[in-house]
Amino acid sequence: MFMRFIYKRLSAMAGPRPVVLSGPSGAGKSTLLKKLMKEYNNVFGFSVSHTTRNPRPGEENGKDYHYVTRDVMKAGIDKGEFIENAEFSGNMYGTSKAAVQDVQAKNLICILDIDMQGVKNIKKTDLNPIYISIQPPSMEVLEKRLRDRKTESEESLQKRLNAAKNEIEFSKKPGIFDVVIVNDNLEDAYDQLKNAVLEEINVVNKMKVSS
Ligand SMILES: Nc1nc2c(ncn2[C@@H]2O[C@H](COP(=O)(O)OP(=O)(O)O)[C@@H](O)[C@H]2O)c(=O)[nH]1
Ligand SMILES: Nc1ncnc2c1ncn2[C@@H]1O[C@H](COP(=O)(O)OP(=O)(O)O)[C@@H](O)[C@H]1O
Repeated sequence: MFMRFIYKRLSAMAGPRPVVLSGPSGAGKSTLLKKLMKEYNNVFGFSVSHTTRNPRPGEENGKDYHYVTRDVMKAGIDKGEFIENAEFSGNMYGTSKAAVQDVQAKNLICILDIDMQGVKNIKKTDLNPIYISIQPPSMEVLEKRLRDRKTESEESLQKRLNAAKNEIEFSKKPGIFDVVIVNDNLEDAYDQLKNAVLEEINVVNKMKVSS
């Protein structure tokens, strides 16, 4: 317990702890993290992942993702440029070392939006993030939100719903997530998210005052 306290304080001196958001596709991770980044300007920084999936209308290369081919992604992985990578719904996704370093160099709270394979692999690193699971109120609500989002083909939607069952089960395992948030009412879920990261927001604000 004492060692954990010391470790946490040492990490805080080095900078704020990153935050991992995970949970089924359509649970509301992007919605919540965008809201957080908007309210706390210059406190959070998004870890921009690489993916082989196509950009959706409105998404920007370098901001939402780095959109790359499978060959480029594989070459980067072979060169050891990635902290973790996974195959999700027929596409590759991965967090590059640079994506996290870019945010941490600015002493901002690095937010990672990753699937459960990513969570398992990040647990093997020394990143020491706060693990937050975002869950839908039910499979029915999740399906409706994904359909209403109108970003997926029927095939992609079914793959995501299938993966969601595993993501939901994974969130129930003890000792994986620090906080599990059910995103039913958006404002309630957002309040819970803010509460979960409050300590790190204070770390960033204190660093700003003392620098
Ligand atoms: N392991 C891993 N998963 C990622 C990464 N980037 C995104 N994901 C996950 O990939 C899944 C699909 O993401 P995306 O295609 O943007 O769809 P959406 O979650 O429905 O908006 C989600 O569960 C994301 O959390 C990454 O770098 N690594
Ligand atoms: N609490 C909520 N109530 C109703 N709709 C929501 C809520 N949270 C998110 N949504 C909507 O559900 C869809 C999926 O949310 P999104 O943030 O894209 O999920 P994720 O990033 O986890 O895939 C979006 O169209 C979003 O506007």
